[in-house]
Amino acid sequence: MRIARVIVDVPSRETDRPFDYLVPERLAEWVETGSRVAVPFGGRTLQGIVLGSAEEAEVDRSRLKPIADVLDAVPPLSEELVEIGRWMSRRWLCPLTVSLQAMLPAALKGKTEKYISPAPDAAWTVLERSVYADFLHALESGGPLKLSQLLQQHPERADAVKQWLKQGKLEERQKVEDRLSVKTVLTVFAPPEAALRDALAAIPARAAKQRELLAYLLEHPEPIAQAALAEAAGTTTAAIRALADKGILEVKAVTAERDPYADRHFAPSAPLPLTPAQREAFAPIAEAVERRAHETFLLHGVTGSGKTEIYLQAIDRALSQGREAIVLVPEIALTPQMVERFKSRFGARVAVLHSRLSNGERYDEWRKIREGRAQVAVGARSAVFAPFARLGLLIIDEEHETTYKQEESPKYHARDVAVMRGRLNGAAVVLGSATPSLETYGAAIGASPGFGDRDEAVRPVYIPLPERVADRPLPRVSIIDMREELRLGNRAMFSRALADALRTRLERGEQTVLLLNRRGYATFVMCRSCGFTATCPHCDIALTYHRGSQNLRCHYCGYAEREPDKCPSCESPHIRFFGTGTQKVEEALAETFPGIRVIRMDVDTTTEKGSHERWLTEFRERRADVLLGTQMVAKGLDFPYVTLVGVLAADAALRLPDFRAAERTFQLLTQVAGRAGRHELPGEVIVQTYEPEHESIAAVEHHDYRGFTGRELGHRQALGYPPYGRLLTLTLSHEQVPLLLSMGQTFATRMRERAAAAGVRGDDSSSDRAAEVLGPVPSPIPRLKDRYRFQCMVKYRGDVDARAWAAETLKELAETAKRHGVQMSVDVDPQMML
Ligand SMILES: Nc1ncnc2c1ncn2[C@@H]1O[C@H](COP(=O)(O)OP(=O)(O)OP(=O)(O)O)[C@@H](O)[C@H]1O
Ligand SMILES: [Zn+2]
Repeated sequence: MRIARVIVDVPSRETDRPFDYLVPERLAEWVETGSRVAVPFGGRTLQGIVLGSAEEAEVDRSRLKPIADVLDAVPPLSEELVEIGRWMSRRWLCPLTVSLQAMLPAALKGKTEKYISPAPDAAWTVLERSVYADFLHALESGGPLKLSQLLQQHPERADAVKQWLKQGKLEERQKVEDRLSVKTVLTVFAPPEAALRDALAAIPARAAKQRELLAYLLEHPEPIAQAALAEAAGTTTAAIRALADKGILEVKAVTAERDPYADRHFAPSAPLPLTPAQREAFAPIAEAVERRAHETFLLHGVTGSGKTEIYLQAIDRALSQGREAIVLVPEIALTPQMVERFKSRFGARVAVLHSRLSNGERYDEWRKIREGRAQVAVGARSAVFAPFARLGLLIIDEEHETTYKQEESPKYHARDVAVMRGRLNGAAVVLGSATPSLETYGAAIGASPGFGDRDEAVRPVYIPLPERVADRPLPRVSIIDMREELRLGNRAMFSRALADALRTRLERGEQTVLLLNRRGYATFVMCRSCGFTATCPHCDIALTYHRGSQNLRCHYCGYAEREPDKCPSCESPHIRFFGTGTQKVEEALAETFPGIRVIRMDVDTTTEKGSHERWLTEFRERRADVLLGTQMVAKGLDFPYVTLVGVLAADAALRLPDFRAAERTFQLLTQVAGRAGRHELPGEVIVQTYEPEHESIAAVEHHDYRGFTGRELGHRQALGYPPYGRLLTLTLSHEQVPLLLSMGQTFATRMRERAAAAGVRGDDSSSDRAAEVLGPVPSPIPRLKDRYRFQCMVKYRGDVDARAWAAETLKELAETAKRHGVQMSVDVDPQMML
């Protein structure tokens, strides 16, 4: 019997190694690398992934247990993805099962279910029988009962069930079950044409509906959903039923593929003739795709320069070679236009993957890819794991976006994963942006070290695209100093310039996008008498005021309390809501411009599935004058009548304690400015700020990416921040502070010892062999859900392998952490410092 190496789904550092299992003969042909299996583990049955097989076991063969079951007909992970998983675990220091599970669609994250059934020879007392009666029948007639369901229906039976299990009167069996729900659709099957004609002749004229139906089926004989048929033939389901009862038609429940875009029509689009600039940018990418060579490109094209058309044509190249492509977009729900452009060009060959789909829909889209029925995957971050077998091209649009870094374990960056998949597949990788991240840009122009891992640093080929298509100018940008407005007596939310510009747009029937930069500018509550601010009692962060429900809510844990009418601290009635929420802006717009039609897009108006898309369609159809929103209106929109972009509170995020605050501000402003004047009508941008002289804001006026970036790279280099130095943070959390401090100190001490042992300097951050260990200090969010949080940060340079030290140190601390219930979470190359 063969032996399989299995990684069991227990996400802890202690069990983070493969375990050997016997492969029973009956399963032999199904167990491959990447198979999902159910295995016995520590008295339970758990899901695992097969990493490979071996002839000889690492322990005594007689002690091995057999694999209980194989869970899929086709292994959900290819050998390549298993390889990617191993690499991710080394790269971001996480257990292997965590990396592997991240690649599976949620529907395949099997859960262990317990079933109970009566032991065949159990002797029941009369009393037990009476207690047992209500599920005895179910057990004896219907086989095993799901324990979780039973306890949900009869919680009062929990103790009895436990006892009978102990006594052996009930038997327990475990099974790994997927969270799949299969959808079926009633489908009508017509008989062959001759039989259909005979039937039609036999139906009396007064049964007009039935006759129409058969006539329709003569024209359209393919199987069709009952509801769709009734609608298409202009009849009723009753008529269909009647014909089915006569045995003329067959109506069967058929497993349906859930297509989230089934009810959408995408007008086909043909490739546009590329402009000379586009052609020049396209050539090296197409050439790499044709050579089947792995190469990474940075396509740095200003907003509206036609990057998307280049992506489309590059994909076309890959497809014509029988290869496949992945396109990542920051957040698909926010960029329905992107999906539309890919669907229009490639139709049913496109699978779409994102978090707004139901588990079932996502699973079906994923299967289209795994089974070779789709060749293009468009999706958010995790679509980088699309299980293609012949990958030829990977594209990351808006490559600078923070959403490409996952904030939970595995804390991977999709950009690095894309490059690694490109390497393993001989595929081209295109990183596109109007505002590339400093990591990518610095590496591409040779100003900073390559991004990615230390020993596999990436230097993309730099492809600039500095002009918009068809000689359209970039919009004119004006920076408005709001302090000046105040001095001139304007206390309104809108500067005179913005108000005038808005009015002109209303007169001309043109449209405006208004961005309220709300990050770090939450609507918090403050007492103007004593300075009290309302914070969450569990998380130490400010509560946010929600006008709809009139309560204060914590965005981290969901805690809510009623809106106060006086200060809880000093009882003053002068407690008020600070900050400008989108709702307030909406009210101000209505006051200033009576009759104005505003669409507001923020977390409150977009919780419903498909809501983004509806709002954007409404706006595109010019049923509104203004699209007002938070960050979500800044990306990817391409509307011909938008000629004005206004930014309120441009500087709101500048003071956040994050060294990337300036970079993020510049990117956001440049992106939103790029929504204006993308078609025939020229665009204008008005940026309101209290800090007009700040580099990140001033540079937007002249679309000066290069100037801003040059200066910012200088600051980063001086301080040893990425892309020059690297960071690694460890966050520890527990209910008690002293324990956290002592564990944090141990971590810091061990790390310093390891640095010293490696001959690395800990003081001089300008040296190429330097590593600095900072902390432990309270985290930026010092308490979350009643747990205190402390962090250590390691800043290191060049060829210093601080990650390996961290891995060793974490292993040493694992036992203590487990004993005391301290959570340790490590982030390699963190993107968010908050
Ligand atoms: N070769 C071309 N000929 C004519 N029009 C084009 C061509 N390429 C692109 N366009 C049009 O120019 C506009 C901008 O192009 P596109 O949206 O691809 O730019 P982008 O660089 O992806 O923009 P952004 O980064 O700002 O989202 C679109 O309306 C697009 O249809
Ligand atoms: Zn909270």
